[in-house]
Amino acid sequence: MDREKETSSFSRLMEFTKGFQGRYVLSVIIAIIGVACGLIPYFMVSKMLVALLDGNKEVSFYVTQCLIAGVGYLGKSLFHNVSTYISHKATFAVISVIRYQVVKKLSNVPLGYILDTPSGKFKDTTVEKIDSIEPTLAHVVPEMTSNFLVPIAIVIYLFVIDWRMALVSLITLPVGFICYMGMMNGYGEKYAGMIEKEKEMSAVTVEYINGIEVIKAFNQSATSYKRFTTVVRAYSNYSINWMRSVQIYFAMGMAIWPAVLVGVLPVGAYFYMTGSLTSASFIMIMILSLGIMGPLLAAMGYTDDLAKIGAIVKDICEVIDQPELIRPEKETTISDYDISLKDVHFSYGDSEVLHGINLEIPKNTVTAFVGPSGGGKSTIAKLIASLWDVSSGSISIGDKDIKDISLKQFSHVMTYVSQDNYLFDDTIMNNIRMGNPDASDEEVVQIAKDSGCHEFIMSLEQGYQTIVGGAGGHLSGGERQRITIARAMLRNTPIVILDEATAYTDPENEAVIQRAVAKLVDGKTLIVIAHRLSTITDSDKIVVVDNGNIHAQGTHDELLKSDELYKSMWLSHIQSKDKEVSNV
Ligand SMILES: Nc1ncnc2c1ncn2[C@@H]1O[C@H](COP(=O)(O)OP(=O)(O)OP(=O)(O)O)[C@@H](O)[C@H]1O
Repeated sequence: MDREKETSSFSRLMEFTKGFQGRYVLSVIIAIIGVACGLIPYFMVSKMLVALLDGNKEVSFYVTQCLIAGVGYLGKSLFHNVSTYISHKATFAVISVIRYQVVKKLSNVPLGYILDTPSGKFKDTTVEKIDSIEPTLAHVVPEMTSNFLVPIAIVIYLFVIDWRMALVSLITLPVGFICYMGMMNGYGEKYAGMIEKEKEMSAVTVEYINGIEVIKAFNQSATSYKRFTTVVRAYSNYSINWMRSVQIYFAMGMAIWPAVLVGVLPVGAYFYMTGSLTSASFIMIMILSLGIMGPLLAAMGYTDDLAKIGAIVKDICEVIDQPELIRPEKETTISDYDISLKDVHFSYGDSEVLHGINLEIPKNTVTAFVGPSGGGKSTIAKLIASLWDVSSGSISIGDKDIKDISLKQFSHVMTYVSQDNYLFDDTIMNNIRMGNPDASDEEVVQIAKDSGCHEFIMSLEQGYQTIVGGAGGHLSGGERQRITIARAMLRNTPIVILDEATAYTDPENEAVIQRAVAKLVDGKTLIVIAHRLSTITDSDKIVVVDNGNIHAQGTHDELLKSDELYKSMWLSHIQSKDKEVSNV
C-alpha cells in the first residue's frame, strides 16, 4: 500500500516535470561527466605512485600527471556546476508550473472550500511545501544518479583489472547495506508520525499567536504556553527517539561502509607477494577502491529526500485534486432575476444540513432569512451565491440553473457580502473601487456617501487615501463592514446578498446602513440575513429557517399572527432591546 502510494506520488511528480524531462536528462549526463572527471586525479595519483616505485625520475611526467589531475578536478567542479544550473533552471520552471496549478485550482474550486480551509494551509502548500520539492528535483535527480553510476563504472573497471580484487573491494557493501536497512526500517510510518507532530506543533503555534489577544485578556498565558511547550517537547522527543533508534546503524554504517582498504590492503598484499598481482594493479586498485563508497554514501543520503517527497506531493495533490465548480465558459441569456430553489439538499461532508428547501424569491424584492442559530440560513445564502454546489435539487435564476451560468457572468449578476469580507492592505479608495475597477474617484466617493460611510472616512487623517492595514486591521469591525458594503454596492449587480453583513455594527449605525442599502437596492433583489429582527420587519418576505427546513414564510405581520417560533423570536428581540434602552 505504502509502495503504491509512493509510486503514485512519484508518477504525479513526473507529470509535473513533463516538458522539462529533457533538461533533467541533460543535467544527469553532465553530472556523470563531472563525477567521472572527479576520478581522474585518482588515476593520476596511482600512475605517479607506480612511476615512483619504478624509479621514474622524469619531472615532465609528474608535471603532466599533475596537470591532468588538476584539469580533472576543475572539470569536476565545472560540470557539477553546469549540471546543477540546468537542473535548478528546470526545477524552478517545474515549481512555477505546480504553483500555477495550485493557484488556478483555488480559483476554480467552490469558494466555500477556501473559506472553510485555514488560510495557513494554503500558504503552507503554495509556498513551503512546493519549495521543499526543490532539493529533491534539483539535486537528487542529477547527483544521485551520477553518484550511483560512477561507483558502478569503477567496479566494472576493477573487474577488468582483477576480478578477485574487485570482489574484495566490495566486501564492506553487505554490512553497509544491512546498516542502511536498519536505518530505513519503518521509515514511512516514522516520517508520517514526525509530520503529524510537526502539524500539531504548527497548529498550536498558529492558535497561540492568533489567540494572543484572548489569552492575555483571560489571563490564560500560563495554560496556553504550557500547551505550546508540550507540543514542542513532544516534537523534539519524537525526533530524538527516532535518531536514537537508528544511531547504532548509522554509526556502524559510517564506520564500516567506507573502510574498503580493510579488505583490499591485506588481500592485495597477499596476491602481490604470491605474484598474482602486479604492483601497478595493486596501487591502482587501492586508490580506485577509495572512490567507490564515497559517491555511494552521498547517493544514499538522498534517499531521505526521496522518502519525504511522497508526503509533500500528496499534500500538493490534495489541493490540485479538489473537485471544481463545473460551470460553462460561454455567457448565456438570463430571462429575469427571480430566484427559485427546488428540493435543495446539502451536506457538509457526510452530514446533511438542508433537507429539501423549496423557495421562490421574486425579483426586485427584499427577502430576509431568520431563525435559530445553526438552522441553515447562511448555508442557503451561500448556495444561492454559488459558493457551494447543491448536493441535490436545483437553484435557478430566471430560467437558468445557476450551474449553467459562467462564473464571470455570475459575478455580474450577484454580490455576496458576509460579515468578514476581506479588505486588502491598500487605500480605502482602492478597496471600494474593487467593486468596479472602472469607477472614477467621484463615483467611489458618491457610493460611499450613499452607503453612509463618507463621513467616517473623511474623519480619518488621510481620508480616502488611508491605508486600511492587513485585512483591514487598522479599522474597527463596523467600519470594515461599511466599506465592504460600499464596495458591494459599487458592483451594482441585480441581486445582492447580505449575510450578517452588519453583524459588527452598533444598532445606530446598522439602521443608517440599512436605510442606505434600502435606497441603493431599489429595483434589485435583496436577500438579508440579520439577527436583529427589527431591521428586517419591512421585508417583502421573511423566511423562518429552522433545522435545515423552511419552517414558515410571510410578512412580519403575517408571521406574528401565524407562527409561534417567529413570534417568540420577535418577543425575545423586543425584550432585549428594552433591556438595552433601560440600561442606557
Ligand atoms: N463549513 C461547514 N462545515 C461543516 N458544517 C457546517 C459548516 N458551516 C455550517 N455548518 C453546519 O451547518 C449547519 C447550518 O449552519 P449555518 O451557518 O447555515 O446556520 P445559520 O442558520 O446561518 O447559523 P447562524 O445564525 O448561527 O449563523 C450548522 O449545524 C452548522 O454547524
